Amino acid sequence: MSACEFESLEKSLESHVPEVELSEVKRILFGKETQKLDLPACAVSAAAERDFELKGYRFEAAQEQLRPPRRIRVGLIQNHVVLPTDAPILDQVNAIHSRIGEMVEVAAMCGVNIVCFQETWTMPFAFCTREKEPWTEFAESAEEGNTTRFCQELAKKYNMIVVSPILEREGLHSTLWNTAVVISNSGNVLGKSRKNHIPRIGDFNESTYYMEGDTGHTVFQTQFGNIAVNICYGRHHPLNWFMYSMNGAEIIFNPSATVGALSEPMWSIEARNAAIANHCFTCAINRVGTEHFKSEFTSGDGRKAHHDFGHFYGSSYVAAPDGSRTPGLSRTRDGLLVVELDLNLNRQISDKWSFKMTGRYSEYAEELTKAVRHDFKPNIVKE
Ligand SMILES: NC(=O)NCCC(=O)O
Repeated sequence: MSACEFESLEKSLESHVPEVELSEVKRILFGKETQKLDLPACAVSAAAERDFELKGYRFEAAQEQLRPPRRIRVGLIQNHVVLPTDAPILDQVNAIHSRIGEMVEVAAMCGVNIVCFQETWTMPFAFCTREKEPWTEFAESAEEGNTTRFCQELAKKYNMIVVSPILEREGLHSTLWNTAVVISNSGNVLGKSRKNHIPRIGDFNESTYYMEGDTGHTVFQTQFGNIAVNICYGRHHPLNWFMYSMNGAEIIFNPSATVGALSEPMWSIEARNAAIANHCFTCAINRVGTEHFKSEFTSGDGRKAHHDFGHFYGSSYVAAPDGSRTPGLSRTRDGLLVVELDLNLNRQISDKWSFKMTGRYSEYAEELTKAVRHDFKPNIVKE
């Protein structure tokens, strides 16, 4: 069976692990079981008609005496590109807009408050090609671009916060960035968060296109909690998650584009570990499918030139601060994952494990300050 035919780890476990052992296997692998969320029949039938997977789960928190629950719903969307990568640019963008529009409509039926799309969701992940044209033509203004206007309409219509990761073209000098635009449920652009770690691995030749982001570790205060966006490659950097959390993020979204051969064994660990380590929720979103490019490109590893990146394996999921996680979406299909979370769980787990209290931050800061200097002498004892 090829990587793009394997549907999901959870399905495989359910088919092959004996019934009496399954719940224990799942508890050890995935943490406390997340309850299924009842989704409205209209949403279930719309998703089936529109041919995408719809899953819903709920993370519980304890009832507190002094604070009411802070329950909100997030929606994670993963999707294939709709048209071939050599179709006219505007047709490609419009086709993806209309696909996402119909998925967001279902998210609204499910009561989603914050929706997040995959990394550079309006385009194929063409950075493997190293060609500037036509791919840079997908770049748009974060404030004024068509995609932002489209998302503003969605946000207003559905009273939903939209996290829209795009290829951004900025200002007088046409600087390109990989940027998540955060649109408030009022329809206003609340701000943007730029990808701050750029991969230089395999076919991920993104440094050819845009620079390391300059927006720091911004957190957006919204009606539905404090949110932050750690774009794709940032998830390999524990301090990146940490800094968003230090700035008060209660939910950190990780819109991504990554392929099976490269990162799949790390996928289920990294965002989940970040949720545990930082007492927050994390939402990992990956695109899905195999994208073919007209021109061949090489990977610089001796392999023959080829026309695709390999399989983007989807598997989007949400992780909670208690170490539990939802099952992932499919590895092969478009999907919407709706997850209800009670933000009170963050402080409850913080009170239990207290990592923010036990962390020796001033000590790390002092040692790090030394470690980044050219005259740094590592603290190693030798015989
Ligand atoms: N989009 C992106 O940064 N991908 C890099 C590969 C990975 O982080 O798995």
